[in-house]
Amino acid sequence: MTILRLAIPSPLRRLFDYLPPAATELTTVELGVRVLVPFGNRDLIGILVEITDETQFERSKLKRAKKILDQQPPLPAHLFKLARWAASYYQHPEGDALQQALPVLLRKGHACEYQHEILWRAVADADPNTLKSNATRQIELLALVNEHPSGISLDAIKAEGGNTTTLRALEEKQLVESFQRTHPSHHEQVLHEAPLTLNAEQQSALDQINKLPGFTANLIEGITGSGKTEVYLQAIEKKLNEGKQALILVPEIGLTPQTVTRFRQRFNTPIVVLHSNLTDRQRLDAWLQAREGIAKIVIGTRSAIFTPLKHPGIIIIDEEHDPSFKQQDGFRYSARDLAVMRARAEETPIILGSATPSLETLHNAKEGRYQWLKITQRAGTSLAPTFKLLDIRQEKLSEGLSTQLITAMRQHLANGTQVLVFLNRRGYSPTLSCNDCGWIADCDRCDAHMTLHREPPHLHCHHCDKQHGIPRHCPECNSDQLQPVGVGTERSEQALQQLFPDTPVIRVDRDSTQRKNAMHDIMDRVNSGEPCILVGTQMLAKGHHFPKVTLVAIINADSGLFSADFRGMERTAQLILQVAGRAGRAEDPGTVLMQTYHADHPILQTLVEHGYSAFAQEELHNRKVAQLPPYTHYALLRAETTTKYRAESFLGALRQQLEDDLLLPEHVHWIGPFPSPMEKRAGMHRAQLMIYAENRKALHQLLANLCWYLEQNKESRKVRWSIDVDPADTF
Ligand SMILES: Nc1ncnc2c1ncn2[C@@H]1O[C@H](COP(=O)(O)OP(=O)(O)OP(=O)(O)O)[C@@H](O)[C@H]1O
Ligand SMILES: [Zn+2]
Repeated sequence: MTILRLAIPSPLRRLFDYLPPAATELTTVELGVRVLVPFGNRDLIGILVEITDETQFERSKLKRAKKILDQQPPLPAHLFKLARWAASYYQHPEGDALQQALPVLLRKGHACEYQHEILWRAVADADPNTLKSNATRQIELLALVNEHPSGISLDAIKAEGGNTTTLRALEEKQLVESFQRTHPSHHEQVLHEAPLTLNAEQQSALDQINKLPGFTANLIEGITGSGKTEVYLQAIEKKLNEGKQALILVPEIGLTPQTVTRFRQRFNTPIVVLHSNLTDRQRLDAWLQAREGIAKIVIGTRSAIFTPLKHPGIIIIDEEHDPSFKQQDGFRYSARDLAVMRARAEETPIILGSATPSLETLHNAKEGRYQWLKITQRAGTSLAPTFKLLDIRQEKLSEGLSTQLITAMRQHLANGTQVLVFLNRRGYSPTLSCNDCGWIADCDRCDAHMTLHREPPHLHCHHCDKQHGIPRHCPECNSDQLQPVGVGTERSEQALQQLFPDTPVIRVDRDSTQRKNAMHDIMDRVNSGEPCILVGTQMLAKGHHFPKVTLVAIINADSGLFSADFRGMERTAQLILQVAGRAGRAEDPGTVLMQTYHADHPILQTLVEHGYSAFAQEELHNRKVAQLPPYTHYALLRAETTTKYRAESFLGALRQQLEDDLLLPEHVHWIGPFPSPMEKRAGMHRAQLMIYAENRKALHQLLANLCWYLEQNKESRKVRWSIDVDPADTF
């Protein structure tokens, strides 16, 4: 008897057996197809992972599947395999992982078929004179259709004021006809505009990438503004000319509209962009266009890693160091790491690009697993910016700004250029405090202060999103001496407006960019070139090209230096250099001023004097000594409960149990359990156990045991637990 083994979206780490739907010809059924099955008291869609004739369940109790939904699996075999592998590697239930690899509408059972667009055109020998002279609408619509000999869509017709009734009338008179839009499989002319002439370093990087056929992993470590994007574009061009497709992953599309624009300007081939504003239908269409080979270029964020390509040609991960490539909840996969596996399976090159590569990637390059391509000079005629540390220990600051900084800003603005002020705190000020008794506005659900916002006025916890009004009197002593403490972007914006009343101040943070196209509008304003001051958070660090910015001011360079997380230093260095990299990208040279209370801090010194590479070498050495990634493999077991200490004692008992049962493979080490750095968040008390090993296999063997234990264990149902393999942070 044949049995279908399915991965079904459920929190359980196991597969489910079903009998095939009645009268199914199983010889034609392929693994990876979607199957509709009864599950509990509802219907669910599972993915077929195995056809077998063995089951550990009583056969008479097996239910029958209702329907096989696909002729062909939505994901090609190698992506299906990759998603399954990722589920097991990241210790995530397979059914859920496989679902996440599919667009939402496919998860809901929609057909996995590309619907060709319907266009309208005039019938070849249509005679407009057959229309009555008073049929103005029909005459106008026919004229419109005539203007589009290669066809016009109904949407476009409606946008021009036409309607379906008039169109149908013309169709009946055999003046217009509809047809399916076809897409050329090959584009003779892939370029819209000529590529730039590469400089020697860019050319050598491109040559290396193109040298070998098949899979190669390439790190382009190119300083900010060195023209990495131009190398990507030319590597893609080669693949397009071979009739192949390109997949480009970027951290956040909304933040960098310029990148997409550059692709559109360069290429004459269909491009789809998978961004978060798409409707489910649009997303599925884009996904299908990629799968059918219609879209030649696919640009997307993390989840686009599972987009199938008919003719895979190249994968590019831009800003590969960006933490957003790692999903932070649920299926905690790293799109960057999966991309390397995918390229290997598809036998294509992959480019990981960054000015500040992650230490993992640098380590891989050092070990010779990746080709290490360096671009050390800025492209064109622009020069790398000069850095200066501003020691503010003895300084009296005005709203966070030192006199030296203000003077420098004045000079740059007077020269007609722009200034960027970086401050990694949104809101008006990080908290509100009572001058009389020292009370501080804390979040009662988190171990954190509430941030004071003025637009609109409220207190906001940035960790659990709790918001409430601003008290007039201190809740402790009833004093009315409540004071904002510290400076956030709103406050900085206000202070800058007062200091520079004749210069526009543009704030860029999560609050000021909520509106659709907000980032676009900001870019337009900045790129008009008028002197202005940009003040904002790390959003300003993301790959923007602001030709007129000559001064970058980092208000608090120290903020990440003393992080509890082992990646804290790496992230700080990346952030500082990425923000700094916005200075002096065109003719005018750039300056970076960093305010610090720790001007003699060795990390800051290294960064400023020797740059990121030198910093990274030192930091890699520190990681090696401390037995931290990338020299060991890490996983984090997190637990949270509503009762204090419960999560910690749960993890402690679990560790004890595993040790007693000798389920601990050799060379796997534990640290903890201990309370998470932010012990209480959103009302939950949190603890964690760090597990690490030099040998990945040993670690994974333990993790598999651990999951099994956790799923059996009754106690574990009373806590919320999760496993994070290769965690992006340890908070
Ligand atoms: N070979 C070249 N000749 C002239 N200009 C170039 C060349 N290559 C790139 N540029 C220009 O240099 C500028 C910076 O390039 P680009 O944005 O590609 O740098 P990047 O390395 O991707 O930067 P970042 O990492 O800071 O985002 C762009 O305006 C680009 O058009
Ligand atoms: Zn909170």
